Amino acid sequence: MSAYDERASYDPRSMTRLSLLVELASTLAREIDLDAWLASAAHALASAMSAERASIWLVDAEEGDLVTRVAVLPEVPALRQRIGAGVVGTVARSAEVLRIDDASRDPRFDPSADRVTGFTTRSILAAPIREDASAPVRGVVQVLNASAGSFDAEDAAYLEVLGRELGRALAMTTLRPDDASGPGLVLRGPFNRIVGRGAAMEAVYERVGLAAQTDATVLLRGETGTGKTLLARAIHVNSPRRDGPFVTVDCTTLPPQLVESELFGHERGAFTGADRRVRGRVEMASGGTLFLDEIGDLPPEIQGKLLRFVQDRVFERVGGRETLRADVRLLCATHHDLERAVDEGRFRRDLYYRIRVLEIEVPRLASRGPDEIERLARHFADLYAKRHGRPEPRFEEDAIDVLRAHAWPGNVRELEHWIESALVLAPDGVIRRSRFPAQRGGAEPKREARDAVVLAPNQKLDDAMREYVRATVQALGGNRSEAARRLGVSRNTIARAMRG
Ligand SMILES: Nc1ncnc2c1ncn2[C@@H]1O[C@H](COP(=O)(O)OP(=O)(O)OP(=O)(O)O)[C@@H](O)[C@H]1O
Repeated sequence: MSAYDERASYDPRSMTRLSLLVELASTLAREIDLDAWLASAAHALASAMSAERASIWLVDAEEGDLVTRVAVLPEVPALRQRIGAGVVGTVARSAEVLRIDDASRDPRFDPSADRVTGFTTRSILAAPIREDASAPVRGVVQVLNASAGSFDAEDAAYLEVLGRELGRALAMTTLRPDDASGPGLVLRGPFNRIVGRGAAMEAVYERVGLAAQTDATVLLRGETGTGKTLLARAIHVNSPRRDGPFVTVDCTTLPPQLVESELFGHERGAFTGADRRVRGRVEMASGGTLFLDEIGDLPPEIQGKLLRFVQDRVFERVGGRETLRADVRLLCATHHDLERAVDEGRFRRDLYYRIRVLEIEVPRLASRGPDEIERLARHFADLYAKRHGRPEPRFEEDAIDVLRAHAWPGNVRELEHWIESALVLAPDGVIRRSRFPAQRGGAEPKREARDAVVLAPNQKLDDAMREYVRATVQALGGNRSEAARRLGVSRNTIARAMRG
């Protein structure tokens, strides 16, 4: 990436755009919640494109239409559009970028979505989502209302590249039959890449399968990085609520004063800065599942309000008088010793009993045995070799020995990071023990480590940057100096990208 960003600070717009490509590439491999990933991609995209809205539509092959996976507006359920009709339908069929400056005058624009959302579409830019020109169109990415009035050719070139990156990312999230395992549990959906068939996990799968059949509140327990979030998602996608939303709240990352409003929403004027009514996660999860991660960290003042919700499914928005109801299934996770927290008065006993209707204890990685560790290592090796454009991965023999013997205090997440870094450092795809981090063993790693991005040369990303530079030059009629100025990079950088 370095070749492209040497003078990038000159132009904040291209910086944002480049960093969005980086972000897409580095976050997807770890994200199993496709909707959450697409939502953050759309959000970042709207801001990078200086647009009012961004939406991502995916082809629903069964229905023969396109469906929004990212709610355009939180209040509105998924929108659908027939392939061939409307702007996104046209793009899905033609597989070509479409730019419209004034929607009201364009016959391809279908105003029915605006009627549902209450939004007024003016300018539109839409690009197909597919990894390359020979691949099938997987969806359409669309941005609406350029702050400059209309989108330009450079915007179009960028969105086209981004559509390809999204296509690559989606192509990688396809389930391989080998990954879904566990007796009695058929994992639905392509986004639950759960690996493991050892005896230790069998009990877990059995409970996950049973939990999925009911609406019972579940408490997933286990050390950090053992896969609690992944399993919560599996319960949701295997449950009758699978077509409803799966909404996560991480109780550790929120400052206590915001937790209540995050969970239950707030009314306009509820506190300084609350200039409009905001729905909480509970409302967003209506009809689906709410996953409360690290419930042990929930501030005491909110525990009572949560208890009321758990018991009666009723709540009030912050600053609101109206009592509201939400049809939500609750899943909770914790790595804390909740019994101790109850004894020490940090966690309400009544809430504790309410949330542990069904408990699932997720075992530490080391206790699942060396074969399971190796299986996971090989799974991550395949995954990240594809992601980073490495050849078919191979393990040096003693690298496998080290992995099988390590204590894995950070569990599956730690193993995943080891394999990813080793592969990034191995253009030949050979995973060597010398590339593993110095092994300290012992203490549980800090939770923050989960978001660490491995910064290293990333071939795919370089390709994407190169395509972006080329597309920009092309959009500017071959004018390299102008492209260099717009992208905030040197002419040499442009020349290198055109050669590379
Ligand atoms: N059995 C598995 N198969 C494939 N990937 C797994 C498995 N278990 C965990 N992972 C991966 O390991 C990482 C950590 O898993 P996850 O986030 O679900 O752990 P967690 O227990 O929720 O951690 P924390 O308590 O820190 O939130 C994720 O990238 C997840 O996809």
